[in-house]
Amino acid sequence: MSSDLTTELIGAFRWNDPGQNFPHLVSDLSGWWRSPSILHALGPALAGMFAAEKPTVVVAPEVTGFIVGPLVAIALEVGFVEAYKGGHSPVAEPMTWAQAAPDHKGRRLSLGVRTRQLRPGDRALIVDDWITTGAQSRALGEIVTACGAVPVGTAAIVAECTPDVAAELRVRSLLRAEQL
Ligand SMILES: O=P(O)(O)OC[C@H]1O[C@H](OP(=O)(O)OP(=O)(O)O)[C@H](O)[C@@H]1O
Ligand SMILES: Nc1ncnc2[nH]cnc12
Repeated sequence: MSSDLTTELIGAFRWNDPGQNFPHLVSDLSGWWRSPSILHALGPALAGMFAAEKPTVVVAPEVTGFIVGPLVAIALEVGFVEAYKGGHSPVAEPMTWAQAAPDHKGRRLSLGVRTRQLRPGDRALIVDDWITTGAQSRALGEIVTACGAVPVGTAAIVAECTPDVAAELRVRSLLRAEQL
């Protein structure tokens, strides 16, 4: 990745204090989406880390994955499949679901993808903004496999996971959380 993009990502990122006895700072990624040069460079930078694996589709979870995933899909010249988090209005067609382990907020989310959008033989690149426990990415890998497709790895802007999780999920990232 170009050092320009690293520098821009670090400069446009904020840790915010929500106050009201909230116990920790929260990440504010809005500066990344507001920057034309970051928005322009992100897709090619993330796609470039996995181009050799020849993905045929990008899968990413709501809600921030719906920003980052299509940028990567455009750069790879492949399509995009959205993964929904359960608990809101049902999607009115057959879905493949997986329950995630507790994530970075302690939630056990159900993640679901429209089954017809992942095909046997697809090589699916999972894309997300940030990987901490890896729970959501792992659940997406299970869905991809259940649909007969192959997960080729996880491309993230920020990795905050252990080396074991990074190896298991084949996480490649532009930044480590310690840089922010
Ligand atoms: O590695 P994990 O512990 O699974 O955490 C990573 C996930 O958490 C965030 O989503 P979150 O639902 O918190 O926020 P968002 O809906 O704003 O994307 C992030 O976008 C990843 O999807
Ligand atoms: N957006 C995010 N996703 C996952 N883990 C985080 N830790 C801090 N911000 C995060």
